[in-house]
Amino acid sequence: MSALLEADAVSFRYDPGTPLLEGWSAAFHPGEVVAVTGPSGRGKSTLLYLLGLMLKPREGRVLLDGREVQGLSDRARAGLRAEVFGFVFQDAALDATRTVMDNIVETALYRGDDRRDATRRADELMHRFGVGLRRGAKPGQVSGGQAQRIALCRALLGQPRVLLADEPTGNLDPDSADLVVDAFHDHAARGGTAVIVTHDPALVARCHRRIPL
Ligand SMILES: Nc1ncnc2c1ncn2[C@@H]1O[C@H](COP(=O)(O)OP(=O)(O)OP(=O)(O)O)[C@@H](O)[C@H]1O
Repeated sequence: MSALLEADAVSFRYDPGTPLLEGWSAAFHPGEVVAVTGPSGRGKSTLLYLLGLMLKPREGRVLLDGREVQGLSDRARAGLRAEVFGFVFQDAALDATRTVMDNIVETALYRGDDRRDATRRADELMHRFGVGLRRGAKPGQVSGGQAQRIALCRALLGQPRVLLADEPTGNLDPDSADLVVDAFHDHAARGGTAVIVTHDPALVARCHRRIPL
């Protein structure tokens, strides 16, 4: 099966900074839940930014459906990010000035979805992940574990083909973490790919394979 997302001989370092990736290659296929592990500071989050088209490799290529993406304009890359990727960042990256609901539906609305429909689907996702919040709640009023699940709802709402998640179970109790991992597997079963950075052995054990950095 051809890869959905691929890194081909990718090298990267921040400027200034020591090299984080040197000639690094990996392929991610539809139907896979892949764990990326490694010591703190090795560059795991950076790898997600490269795979998610937020950073460009200094050398090498990132390919989506076999097509190189680094030559695309910033606007085209932003369009692809919204269309193809769902991100669950380590710090949830919620906009504190807007309601939780507005945070969740933002990308879907950017893509042109109907607000009422997006809100209904967001409610379903929040219910599924046990995030019961009053209407109008702001990110500053939720716990770290709730913020992580809110970020996951936002990522899933867009039905992305690729889910990129950075320590998505870091603040969660085991039952909530299990629900989140189930969601990654549902996503993969529908033909998506999930790439998950994690230090959590229970999560690694439930992935199809592990890539150590
Ligand atoms: N924007 C940046 N500019 C310069 N250096 C950066 C930047 N972001 C991260 N770094 C550095 O790059 C290295 C890798 O960071 P990264 O967050 O990718 O590692 P990580 O493996 O995800 O770590 P952790 O497991 O602690 O989250 C670190 O030394 C970090 O300080």
